[in-house]
This record gives sequence, structure tokens and C-alpha cells, in this order.
Amino acid sequence: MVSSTAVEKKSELNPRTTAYEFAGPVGAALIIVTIPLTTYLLYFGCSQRNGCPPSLASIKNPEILDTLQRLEFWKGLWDTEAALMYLAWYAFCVVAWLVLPGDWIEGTLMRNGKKMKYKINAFSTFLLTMGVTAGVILRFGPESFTFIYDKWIGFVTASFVMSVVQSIYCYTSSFFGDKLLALGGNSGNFIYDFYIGRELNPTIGSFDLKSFNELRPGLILWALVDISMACEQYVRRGGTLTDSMILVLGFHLWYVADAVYNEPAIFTIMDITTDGFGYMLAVGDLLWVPFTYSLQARYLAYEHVELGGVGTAVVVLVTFTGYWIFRSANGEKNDFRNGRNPKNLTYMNTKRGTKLLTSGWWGRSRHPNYFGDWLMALSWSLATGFNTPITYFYPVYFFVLLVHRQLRDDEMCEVKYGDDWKMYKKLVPYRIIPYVY
Ligand SMILES: NC(=O)C1=CN([C@@H]2O[C@H](COP(=O)(O)OP(=O)(O)OC[C@H]3O[C@@H](n4cnc5c(N)ncnc54)[C@H](OP(=O)(O)O)[C@@H]3O)[C@@H](O)[C@H]2O)C=CC1
Ligand SMILES: CC(C)=CCC[C@@H](C)[C@H]1CC=C2C3=C(CC[C@@]21C)[C@@]1(C)CC[C@H](O)C(C)(C)[C@@H]1CC3
Repeated sequence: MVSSTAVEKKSELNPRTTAYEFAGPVGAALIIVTIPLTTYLLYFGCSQRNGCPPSLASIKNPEILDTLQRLEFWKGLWDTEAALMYLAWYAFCVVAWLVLPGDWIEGTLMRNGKKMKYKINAFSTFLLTMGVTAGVILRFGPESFTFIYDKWIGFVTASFVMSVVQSIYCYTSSFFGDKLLALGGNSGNFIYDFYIGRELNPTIGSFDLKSFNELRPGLILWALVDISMACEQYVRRGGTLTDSMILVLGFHLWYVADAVYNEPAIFTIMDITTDGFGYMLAVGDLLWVPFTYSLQARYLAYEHVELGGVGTAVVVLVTFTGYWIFRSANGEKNDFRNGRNPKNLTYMNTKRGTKLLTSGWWGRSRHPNYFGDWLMALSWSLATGFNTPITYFYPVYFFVLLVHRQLRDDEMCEVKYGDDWKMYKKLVPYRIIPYVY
């Protein structure tokens, strides 16, 4: 029998969530449907076969309704070969995590007084993956690596199934044992908690599902997807790549490499410290990132845009500016949170005990890193030219995500820091873009 003090202690540590984000259960239900639907639509609405976007005539065509009513169409979303390949890829990431050497580092202090331990080998997993991929392409030719382009929908469905299975597993297992729940994911509403993630850190032994999924099977798959798109273009063009494809491929690979190289920096981000691991992150990490963030590369696989000297210079300039802001802002905060201040930046002390930077990038806006990240997103789309608005999906979606994320973080900081946050907001009035917003 469980004593009443034990029950009280448990509910003290895991209080009920009383305030909803994402417009509550209705908003969560909408997003649950919208994320996979958008991923499929971006394929059917931007492809060589259908056009990008499909012509108005083809949309009005009653054939679309016929297609949706045909069982063949729904069967076509599943591809057993792609599903097995996806499973093998996921297993490879797990085995790499297990066998590749890496230091174990501690995460931030949690409210139960404990710290999680994380194995740092995402970068070596990335290098191994790139090495094997290069080996395959050199040995068997680029045509051996176009299978992701060919089996696109099969891979999308496989990764969606994987993320739903994980979300169901994490939601169900959160009810067993003494689990630390996410403060935002314990409302008691099934749809909402399933979406936000009920358990803070679902683990199997020392294997932490949330941090593993955030950086490995989805993010590194994005790099593989891009390489496959470049191979497709290379084969179609008989052995050359367009300047736009070289830029998009290079920038995406760089972005992924940067994320996995800076693996320890993710242990202080909102997803790891605050959000539970549920549908939002599982589907976000495993489906959304690899199959929507790579849209520019998939478009360029069949639409061979040449930018020329000036176009290339503009794209490179926007991306480098973005990367410089993104990396130096994240670096300043990461150094500071780890007790270093190499640039001698000014800061304010707070009643909570942690200090807040008030100069450098964090003195210019409250989320300068978001601005840099968004500029990079914009540059990747600029590389696809102006023939279609669809390839600008990523910066538009990302803008919405970042504005919403900034609001969420602002609210959380207000709770964490109280009046000190109000003071910081007076000192640094801009939210994301210095002197603009
Ligand atoms: N490509 C993509 O799809 C996405 C990328 N990202 C990227 O992930 C990165 C991490 O983002 P995220 O976790 O949202 O937020 P941040 O890395 O911006 O971290 C916010 C936290 O930083 C601390 N902080 C705030 N102001 C200061 C200050 N002045 N001095 C020191 N610390 C401060 C606070 O936490 P505390 O005080 O408790 O330490 C706050 O909660 C960003 O670069 C973002 O662009 C994010 C989402 C999606
Ligand atoms: C509603 C919806 C689509 C939710 C899903 C959001 C997720 C796609 C993103 C939430 C935070 C993310 C981060 C990255 C990728 C996108 C998601 C998972 C990230 C791994 C990209 C690379 C960066 O360098 C990063 C490590 C800072 C970043 C962390 C946050």
C-alpha cells in the first residue's frame, strides 16, 4: 500500500499542469493532424510529377477526388522496403550510440535534485555515417544513393510510424513507476499530454530517448536525404551539380555538423530542460526535420536552378551573417552558463541565483540566436530562386515557430526570474531582431 505522505510527495514533485500552451487540447489536436498532413502535402504539392505548386487546372480536376477514394493511393503510402531500410537506419544510430566512445556529461539540475547523464558521441556518429555514405557513393556510384528520392513517401510513412510508436510508448510508460513528469505535460487531458509529452526524460536504462532523437536519427537523416537529392541531380545532369544544389547541400550539411559537434550545448535548451518527450518532439525530430527541412534540396533535384555569381554571393552573405549571429550568440550564452566569460560581457545578478547577460548579443535582443537561425533558413530558400513560393515554406514556418517559442520562453523566464526578468526586459526591449522586433 502507498502511504499518504508518499502520494503527497509525488504530487508535490509532479504538480498538475493548470495552464495550457498551443491553444490547449484543441490546438494540440490540430497540430497532431497538421504535422504529418503538411509533410505529405509538401510532397504532393511540390514534385516533378505534380508541379510546384500543382497547376490550378490539376487541382480542380475531379481526378484528385477519385485518387483519394482509390485504395491504391493509400496503399502507395506504405513501402515495406523503405520501412525496413528506415528501421535499419534507426538501429544503426542506436548501435553507434552504444559502441562509439564518448564522454558522459551531466545535464542541468532537475527539480528532483538529480542530473541526467548523457553520452556525447553524436558527432562521431555523424562522421561514421558520412564516411560510410561516401564509401558507398565512391564504390557504387551516385545512382546507388538516389533511393531516398525514389522511395520518398515510403520513408515519410516509416518515420511517421516510428515517431507515433515512440509517442504511444512514452505516454503509456509515464504512468508506471516513479517518473519525473514535465511541468507542462501533466494536465490530465489525454490529447494535450500526449502531444506535449508527459514524462520529462523517458529512458531505457541509460539510453535517453529525447536527446538521442533530437540529434541523431532525424537530424543526421536530413543530411542523408540531402545527399540523396544531390545524387539524383548529379545522375540526371550526367555528372554535374548546379551551384544552387552545391550551396544548399553544403549549408545543410554544415548546419547538421554544427549541431552534432556542439552536442553538449543542447542540454540547456527548452526541449531538454522543460518539455516532455511526446508526439511534438518525436514527430518533430523524426519526421518533420528530415522530410520538410530538406525541401529545397528535393526541389533542386529535379529543378536545376543556376544562381550565377551575384546570386551565389547574396546567398553566401545571408547565410554567413546568419551563422555568425547564431553561433556567437549561442556560444556567448553557453560559455556564460558554464562559468566562462571570455568577452568580459556585462551581466545582472538575479534573486534566482543565475545571472543574465546584458551586453554582447544578449544585450541587443532577448533571442539573438533565433534571428541568426532564421537568416540561415532564408538563405537556403533564396538558393532555390523565385520560381515558386513553396520552397519558402521553411523560413515562413520557422518564423512562426520562433515567434511562438520566444513567447513561451519569455513566459517561462517571467516565472523563473520574476521582477528581475521585468528589469532585463527594460534593459533589452527587443525580442528577436535587434532594434526591429
Ligand atoms: N532549426 C530548428 O528547427 C530550431 C532551432 N532552434 C534553435 O535552438 C537553439 C536553442 O533555442 P531555445 O532553447 O529555444 O532558446 P535559447 O537557447 O535562446 O535559451 C533560452 C534560455 O536562455 C537563458 N537566457 C535568456 N536570456 C539570457 C541572458 N540574457 N543571459 C543568459 N541566459 C539567458 C534562459 O534560461 P536560463 O536562465 O534558465 O538558463 C532562457 O530560458 C536556438 O539557437 C534556436 O535557434 C530552436 C527550435 C527549432
Ligand atoms: C509544431 C512542431 C512542428 C514542433 C516540432 C518542433 C521541432 C521540429 C523542433 C523543436 C526544437 C528543435 C531543435 C532542432 C531541430 C528542430 C526541433 C526538433 C535543432 C536540433 C536543430 C539544429 C540546431 O543546431 C539545434 C541543435 C540548436 C536545434 C535544437 C532545437
